[in-house]
Amino acid sequence: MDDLIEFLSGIEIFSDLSDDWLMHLSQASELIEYKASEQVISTRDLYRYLWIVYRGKVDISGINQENARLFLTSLNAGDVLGELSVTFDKPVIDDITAAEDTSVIRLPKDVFSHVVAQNPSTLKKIACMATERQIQRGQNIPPRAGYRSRFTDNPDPYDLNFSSAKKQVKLLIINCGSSSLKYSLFDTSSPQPMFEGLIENIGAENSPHRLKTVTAKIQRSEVVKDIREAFSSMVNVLTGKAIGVITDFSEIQAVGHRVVHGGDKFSGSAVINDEVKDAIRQCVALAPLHNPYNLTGVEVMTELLPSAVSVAVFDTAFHQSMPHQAYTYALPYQLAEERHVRRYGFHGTNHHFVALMASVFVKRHVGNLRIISCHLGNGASVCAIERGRSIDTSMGLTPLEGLVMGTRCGDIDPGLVLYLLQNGDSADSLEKTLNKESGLKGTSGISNDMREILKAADEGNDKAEVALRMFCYRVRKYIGAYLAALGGVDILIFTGGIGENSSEIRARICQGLDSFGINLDTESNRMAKVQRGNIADISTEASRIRILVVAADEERMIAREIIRTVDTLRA
Ligand SMILES: Nc1ncnc2c1ncn2[C@@H]1O[C@H](COP(=O)(O)OP(=O)(O)O)[C@@H](O)[C@H]1O
Ligand SMILES: CC(=O)OP(=O)(O)O
Ligand SMILES: [Mg+2]
Repeated sequence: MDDLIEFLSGIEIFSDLSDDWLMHLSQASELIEYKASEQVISTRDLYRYLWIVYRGKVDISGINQENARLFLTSLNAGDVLGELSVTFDKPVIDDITAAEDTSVIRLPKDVFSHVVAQNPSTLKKIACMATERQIQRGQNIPPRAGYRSRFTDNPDPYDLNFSSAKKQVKLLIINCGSSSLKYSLFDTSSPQPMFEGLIENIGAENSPHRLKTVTAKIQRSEVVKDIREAFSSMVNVLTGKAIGVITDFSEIQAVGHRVVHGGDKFSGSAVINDEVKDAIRQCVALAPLHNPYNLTGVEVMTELLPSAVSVAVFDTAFHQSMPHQAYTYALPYQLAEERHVRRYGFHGTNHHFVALMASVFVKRHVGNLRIISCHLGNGASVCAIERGRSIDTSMGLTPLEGLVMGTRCGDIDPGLVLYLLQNGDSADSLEKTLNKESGLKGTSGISNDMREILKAADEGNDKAEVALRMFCYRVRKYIGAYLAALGGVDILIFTGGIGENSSEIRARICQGLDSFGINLDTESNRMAKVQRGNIADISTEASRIRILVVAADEERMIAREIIRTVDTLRA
């Protein structure tokens, strides 16, 4: 506290304040940590806080008339941000991003306004500072090329190949589901995993265990009684003589967990401790199909590798940048606030990953791009990404909203839920109907597997054809909505099992979108085959919007997140 008071007293605009006022400011201050390249304030942020750089450095950038991002200046410890917006109730006009690992003090508007109202000299100092900044801003044009060259000169600008890892380390990535365990082992000397495994149908009579090393692909038939046995089986194969790649399990220094729901507590990844575990537990009701099992994975791994550091990477974190109008449901304000009812969004780790991959592919900084990402797997969602940040997404409070999915219904009239509840259905049975018996499976009466639906439709099955049309029409509607939300788009991405593998679905979705600048190249679409790490461009040369197929790779993104989150692993 004393340190903070001393720090604040050294800030020019506060230099006339008495010790009591400084104490008042320090008590209301919140210290927030940002990793390099994380956004501190976006142009969309409203005038709610004053920010002061405490440690590190931030870059300020703006958008010029040609819609390109321009680096304007950097601010260092002691510099103040957002002073005009908080004083005059105007939105922030520049984007502010951490240039390195940075701590920023955040001061609520009401506290700041009170101090200014009682201390007129502070207002005068703000006006002087703002004038100086405007002069400097004028002198800075044409802008320095820093923003651009830092991107183009770097072969791994987003760390997707683990370039920032300090030393060679082994990282285990865990995605623990209700009846499946998916795991990957990485060594940071290579972006490709050393080992990948998937155990399915845990608890059934037979649980297939698929294994993949750099040179071999094997499927074993196992009897796996419960999730603990699944973890034992994983340890055995990883360290076993047959195809094992490590001699001792303790060679693994860090573990990354996919956690589906992080509520509104996490806008980035987090080193797991008791507090983080509690937060994951609190979100169980919001993601009953995912969070309880993610938590079991965390607990079993802590027992198996007590000395390894573990990191939670949340599906929801990437979407925390959505503005109010996108994440708020039009419900009574108090209810929404007290019950944390809002749009959270999911699949964020992969939406973020494919946006970064696409940016490297087109050789343009993600900060200059507007992207629509369609993640079409068993669960499916669309995301509008403006200059690297999610501004809207189709999944909501839970992963049930939005697209038609394998077994989930997606968007429906909330009145329909009330109607069924008031006419005989229980909440439990309805949960099962909407989550497990709807979507492609429910409407076709055939399967949740898109391959089977396509085959049946091809053979003339009407219900399968209707299911297909509904699926594609819903995706197309969201693309249209996000074209409007973004005010124009540079890249449309298809990812996930369906998005990557089905040229027919991609063609059906893009049908009729030519006038919006989405021109699919029939031949490239048909021939597109992507594997992790590569990308197919399936648009015609004339297409205003590049249409890309990008293989999903949540595991690699989680490994990257571990390195960025754990200080001791980063150079
Ligand atoms: N060649 C293909 N054509 C159409 N759909 C496919 C193809 N290969 C996989 N899929 C579909 O991908 C979906 C699974 O996607 P995936 O992203 O692996 O799922 P999950 O959400 O479980 O990770 C299934 O519906 C499957 O039918
Ligand atoms: C959140 C979600 O729907 O995840 P998945 O696609 O893995 O089911
Ligand atoms: Mg998936």
